[in-house]
Amino acid sequence: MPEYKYLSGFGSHFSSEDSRFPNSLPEGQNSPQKCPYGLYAEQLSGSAFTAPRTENTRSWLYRIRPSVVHQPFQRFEGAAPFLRGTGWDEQHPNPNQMRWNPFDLPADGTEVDFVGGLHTVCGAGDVRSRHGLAIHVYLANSSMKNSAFYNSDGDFLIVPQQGPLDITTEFGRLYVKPNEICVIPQGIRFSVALEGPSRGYILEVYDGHFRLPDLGPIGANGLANPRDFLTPTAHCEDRSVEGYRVVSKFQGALFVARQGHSPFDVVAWHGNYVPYKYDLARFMVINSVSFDHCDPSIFTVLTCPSNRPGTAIADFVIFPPRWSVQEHTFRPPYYHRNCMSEFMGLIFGRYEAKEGGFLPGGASLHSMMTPHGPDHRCFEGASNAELKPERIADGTQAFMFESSLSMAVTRWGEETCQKLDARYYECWQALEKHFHL
Ligand SMILES: O=C(O)Cc1cc(O)ccc1O
Ligand SMILES: [Fe+2]
Repeated sequence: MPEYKYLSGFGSHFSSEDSRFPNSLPEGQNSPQKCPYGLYAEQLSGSAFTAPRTENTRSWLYRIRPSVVHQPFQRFEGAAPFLRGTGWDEQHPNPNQMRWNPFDLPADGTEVDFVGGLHTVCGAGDVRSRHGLAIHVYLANSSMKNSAFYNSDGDFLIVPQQGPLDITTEFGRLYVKPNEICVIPQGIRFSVALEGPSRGYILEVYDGHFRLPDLGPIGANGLANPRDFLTPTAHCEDRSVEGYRVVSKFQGALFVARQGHSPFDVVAWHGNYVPYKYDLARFMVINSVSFDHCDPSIFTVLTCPSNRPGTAIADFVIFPPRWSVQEHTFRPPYYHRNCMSEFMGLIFGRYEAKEGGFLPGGASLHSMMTPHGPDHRCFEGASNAELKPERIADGTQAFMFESSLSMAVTRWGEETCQKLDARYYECWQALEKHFHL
């Protein structure tokens, strides 16, 4: 495992210099007439220049060449045939409970990298008006070679499920293992190296950036603590490469621009617009210690808010290992119908509300107002269990992308992947009438 150095904190104003180039970060100003070491200064904006201070994000990169030194962008058709970003009308709307068996990794003998392996499962909204989200899975088996990717349309929250991701970014390097997540904000270039067949989930948001949820009466500490978020440190590669490919997802389509050098030529940087990773094992769980089942918002790691108070474009929620102690309570999730859409995935283990059928590397989607809840076996078991303090979900990490938008499923998600479990509805059919006088 590579020993990369990180900076700790969330939303902080960081500074970093590649240690091989001391004093490469200009002191006291952003745009000196000549930068140290003959570097170019480049600003990367993550918000409108005039956004309020609490939301204003930007970073300054000091690099060997400015990013503009590239050949024109050309369409990169066929590079990721199952990636979608706009126009969600491929399929007829379908309100059914959906569950997918684990998505297939690329077949032996085919080489698929992180970008080629992007498959869109569902989404809503529009990349041009910068409102909406998309949920992808990546199914890949080879490293990106002399190519970098950036997303012009929004931020990626990446949840590896199988295989670590060794990610080189303009800000430095991140090694992200299953049970860790990372966020690569809009526009930041990155390249993903793999150690073998790799699978994971991606939540893409078009509206704005992820932030930590407010804590309200919890107080100043708890849930995902800011210091556990890790941002890379500057690491520069001065590499000439004939035909290096910079791939952009722009308005939902892929483009490629060739250039003669690696884009990871940043010697120093400072700012608060950065990629970061987070270890889900660090999540401090808050829950009921008396009775009843709390809403899953208590497990929110990160949220991308909408303009409506308390209503997210998307929340990233986890169901981490914890103690369950509630008295005279049906402890698993309640039956419910939600005005939000719930996409779930499983990193490892098994989810408490579903005894079978929901497997690591698979997924489920319970759309707006579609009823769902514990399956028959879970209901009968939990209704009759002795309510002693119990560890739940040890060795498990399920998660949910919950959105206030109503998502459409892509053709790949509903048909081509052939993973949709047509018998999912059966898990509730045996729920009996227990009504008695
Ligand atoms: O549907 C699900 O399994 C997710 C979920 C979990 C929970 O504890 C409460 C509500 C909810 O939607
Ligand atoms: Fe739910």
